[in-house]
Amino acid sequence: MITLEGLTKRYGDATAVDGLTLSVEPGLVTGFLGPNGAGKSTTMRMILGLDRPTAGTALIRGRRYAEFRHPLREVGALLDAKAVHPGRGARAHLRAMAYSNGIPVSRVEEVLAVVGLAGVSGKRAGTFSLGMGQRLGIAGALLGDPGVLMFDEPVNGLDPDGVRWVRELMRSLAAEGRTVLVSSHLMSEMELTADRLVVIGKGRLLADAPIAEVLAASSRHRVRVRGPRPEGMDALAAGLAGRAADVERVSAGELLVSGVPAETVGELAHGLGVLLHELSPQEATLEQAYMELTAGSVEYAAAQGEGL
Ligand SMILES: Nc1ncnc2c1ncn2[C@@H]1O[C@H](COP(=O)(O)OP(=O)(O)OP(=O)(O)O)[C@@H](O)[C@H]1O
Repeated sequence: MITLEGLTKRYGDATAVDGLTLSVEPGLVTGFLGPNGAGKSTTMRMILGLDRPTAGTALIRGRRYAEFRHPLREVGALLDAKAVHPGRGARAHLRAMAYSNGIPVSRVEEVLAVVGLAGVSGKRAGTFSLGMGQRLGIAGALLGDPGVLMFDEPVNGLDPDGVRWVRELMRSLAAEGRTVLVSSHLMSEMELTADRLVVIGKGRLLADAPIAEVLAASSRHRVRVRGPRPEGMDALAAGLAGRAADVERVSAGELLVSGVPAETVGELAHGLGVLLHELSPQEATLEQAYMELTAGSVEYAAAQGEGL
């Protein structure tokens, strides 16, 4: 469990993280989303004691990172996959990490096998491809068998096989009861990987909810309703307006309804005696829901319609 309480980081006049209060629960994959510069990395760095909060606290299982004698056995993290000495081999790098944290050296071979680097463990990390570097970073996170794991853009540079492998790894770590926090800009991948989402923009919390709730809250989450009798659709549209639903009349026989679930539409139609031929929820994609949530918080947007 990770607990943030009023977590704030200022750099001079700029506020990178602005009063974040939330908890990241065990047994789930929590996706950590936000536009470039939203404060995701800064938040993760503060949880890991790499940056000092200007105000507030970031606790892991109720304690600050600096309080752990063997932190790698409590929390594993992939932050910057390039933070490995380029002249060192993968095995030597992991052995040094294990040694400094009281982790049995046999664990190094285990994690090398888990991430698929056993065959190249003697090669210098400086010769690794982007994907191999990511795998080595993930091996380092897993080394201490920690209950809390954080991954900053773990699929960056991975091929489709690697992306799927990371997804399955995250899911299985959460299924083992661990706390998994993962940042990504790949919405379609997050939709497949995460159970819950924390969305931030300009350092502030925009959403902290199960993924299904984030999708349902989108205005793109709608119900398509078709019926053979226009007067029936008129009555239904009037009834829905009274329920604070947003109704778009697509044609005489078709409505698109947002703001209420399909069940409400069906029950109302039944109550009014309106015959329906179709009642189908149209799910928003995570990308659509995310774009709406963050619309006011995008700091580095390209100018629209301007040539180079
Ligand atoms: N050491 C620093 N000194 C000054 N400003 C910083 C420093 N580190 C981060 N910032 C600023 O803090 C803000 C948050 O940056 P951060 O890297 O945490 O965002 P992010 O959400 O991880 O972005 P990205 O998705 O691009 O990785 C940015 O405006 C950034 O410029």
